[in-house]
Amino acid sequence: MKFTKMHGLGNDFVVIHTPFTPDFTELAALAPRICDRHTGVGADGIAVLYPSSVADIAMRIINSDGSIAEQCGNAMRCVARYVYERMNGLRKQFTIESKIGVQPVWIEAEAGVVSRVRIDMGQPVLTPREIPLQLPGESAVEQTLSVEGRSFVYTAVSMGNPHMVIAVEDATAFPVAKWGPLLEKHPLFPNKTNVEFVTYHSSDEATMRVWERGVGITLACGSGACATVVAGALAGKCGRKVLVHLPAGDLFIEWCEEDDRVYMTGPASFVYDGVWLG
Ligand SMILES: N[C@@H](CCC[C@H](N)C(=O)O)C(=O)O
Repeated sequence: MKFTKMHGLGNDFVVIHTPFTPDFTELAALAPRICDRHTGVGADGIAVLYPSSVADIAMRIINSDGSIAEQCGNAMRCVARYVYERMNGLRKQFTIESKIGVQPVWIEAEAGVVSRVRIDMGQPVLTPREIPLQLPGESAVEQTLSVEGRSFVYTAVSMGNPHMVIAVEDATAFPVAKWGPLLEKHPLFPNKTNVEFVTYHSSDEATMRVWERGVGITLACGSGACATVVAGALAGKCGRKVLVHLPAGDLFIEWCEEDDRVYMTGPASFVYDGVWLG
């Protein structure tokens, strides 16, 4: 099976392009093996590309543990670059169907050389029952929760997939590996959750580290960066246009006031093409 290894700010994927709708159960079983960093290709997930009847192409993301996620911003940018360079004759604007709907994408490129990719990540969902989060009410902004004797103040946001955003004093020093897995599986989130630890520096700058549902620590999370800005803006910790610093680079996130949609702009990189023999 042919594949392409790609990454968005170090959040890496095995990109598989099939000419038919794939068997997701089969791919879910393959994910832990192909994503294994010792005995497989090594990646945070599989991004599978296949024909769509409502957009230029369809994409699904499968986490390294085999769970199927609703959304993945970094994979979306990678797939957009793949389509631009290898499939659509360098058309700079097109659409990708994901589990959350049809997402418009824009390629920023000069003479065919891509610098950044911009994705319409859709409208954030704040209602707990839709996130899903087991709390009553219309939103969950700056709620308190206790885990093993430590209390956290979080804001819950869905970008199609669930996020718990926690403001901390220094995200770069925060023990993500200790608290991430406990919060990911907290019973308040029946479908589990991605967890972002964020330091808001000013109205337009933040630093974020993430524990991803179904993966663990990753170097970046596009939907998590979007949730970070939505949560920060709701809590009055940042504005609506924010440069989010991640361990391997930056994402520019804009939560647009006019259409309530979140736009994410950042890089996407090819690593190599390969053939899976497993
Ligand atoms: N890395 C992603 C999100 C991937 C899915 C996530 N682990 C989940 O289960 O929701 C991104 O860039 O958005």
